Amino acid sequence: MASVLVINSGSSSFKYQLIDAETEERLASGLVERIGEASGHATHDTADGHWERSLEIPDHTAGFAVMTDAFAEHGPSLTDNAPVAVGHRVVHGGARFFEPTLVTPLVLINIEDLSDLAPLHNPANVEGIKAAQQAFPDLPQVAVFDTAFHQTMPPDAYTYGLEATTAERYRIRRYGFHGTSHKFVSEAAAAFVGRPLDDLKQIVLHLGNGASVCAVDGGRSVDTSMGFTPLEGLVMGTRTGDIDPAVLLYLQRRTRIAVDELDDLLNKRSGILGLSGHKDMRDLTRAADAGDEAAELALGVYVRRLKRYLGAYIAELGGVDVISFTAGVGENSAIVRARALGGLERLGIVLDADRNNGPNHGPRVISTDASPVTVLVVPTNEELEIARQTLDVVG
Ligand SMILES: Nc1ncnc2c1ncn2[C@@H]1O[C@H](COP(=O)(O)OP(=O)(O)O)[C@@H](O)[C@H]1O
Ligand SMILES: CC(=O)OP(=O)(O)O
Ligand SMILES: [Mg+2]
Repeated sequence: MASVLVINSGSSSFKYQLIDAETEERLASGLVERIGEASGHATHDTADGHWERSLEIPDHTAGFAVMTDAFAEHGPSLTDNAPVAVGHRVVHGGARFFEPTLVTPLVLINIEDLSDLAPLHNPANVEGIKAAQQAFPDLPQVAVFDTAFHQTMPPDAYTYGLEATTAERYRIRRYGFHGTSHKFVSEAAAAFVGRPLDDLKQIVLHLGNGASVCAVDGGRSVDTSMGFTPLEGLVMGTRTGDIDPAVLLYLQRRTRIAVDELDDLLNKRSGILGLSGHKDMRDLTRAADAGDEAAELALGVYVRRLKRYLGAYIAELGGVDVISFTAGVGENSAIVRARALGGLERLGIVLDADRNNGPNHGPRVISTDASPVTVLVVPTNEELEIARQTLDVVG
């Protein structure tokens, strides 16, 4: 049987899935994390069981060895289910990559060049590709870009109100991210409600560690909340989202803060973490429930920003048929969903409290039967989408 190996690399971790090329069945999945720390950790899941291992994992190459060891020890066999290609999530494709792309030495250099624009993501994606090339030298490697789905945004959605000559010279524009997820979820939502994708006005809320909203008109992304980098838009686990850029000028003038320090402040020390000390939504809602004021404020800020984008995109689309929640927070946090959509009955959005609090089992409706707008929870599957696009490239 032929399969596709999908890799989603982060700076100190990577997730993988082995997917059957024909049935799309997930044959195995795993997580290799705390790469470069004193003690690393790996998990491996198959139909037969779940395995965990703690050991030092100095770099991504070593991480790949841990993964291939897990396949050798616990299966499924990479010989019987030989991968025909490795598909990689690459976050920033800039203005160079609009489609899934076979990795050549030049493509890899171009992805590396884009690291400035996605410092949390692209360097890790490059590490993952290099490690995969070493581990599987005979297999084609395919890059699938988070930015690709948003290439359909019209110029008035991707252009900033920045002096045009400067914007052009430095190619400063909005790109948008999480496109693989927004594409997968908007297609899955249309299939689930049984209506043609072409006819639907949709809003997808991808709420994970990074979070973004996408307005999808007839299956095409027409606007999204992340911009030049994955920092714009929603308040996230550790990122500010939208902020008056004059704050950066002010801090720079007042404190002479170094650029890297500023980058760290905005990307890694802000968001709900910076407001409350909790970057995980489970911890934040627990603390807010227990009466922690900073946690309650952080939750309020997080939810209000969501609501602001929902309103904006309903206006941009001229109405909405389907709203879908996805990713770690979107799929699991009933409280975030209830607060984000609370009070929107006049916009035709009526949540059903029991459904919203019900158990997860694939795509499901959480609005009332009478609600003019259908609200869904749709589990994302970026890996499956990456596998499909990888197969398209390798034939
Ligand atoms: N049961 C849950 N309730 C609320 N939030 C959850 C739950 N499970 C996971 N999360 C949130 O999901 C986040 C991770 O989402 P995920 O989509 O896996 O992110 P990423 O792919 O960006 O790492 C966690 O930080 C956590 O806040
Ligand atoms: C683009 C982005 O923010 O990705 P993630 O949510 O995986 O951090
Ligand atoms: Mg994610």
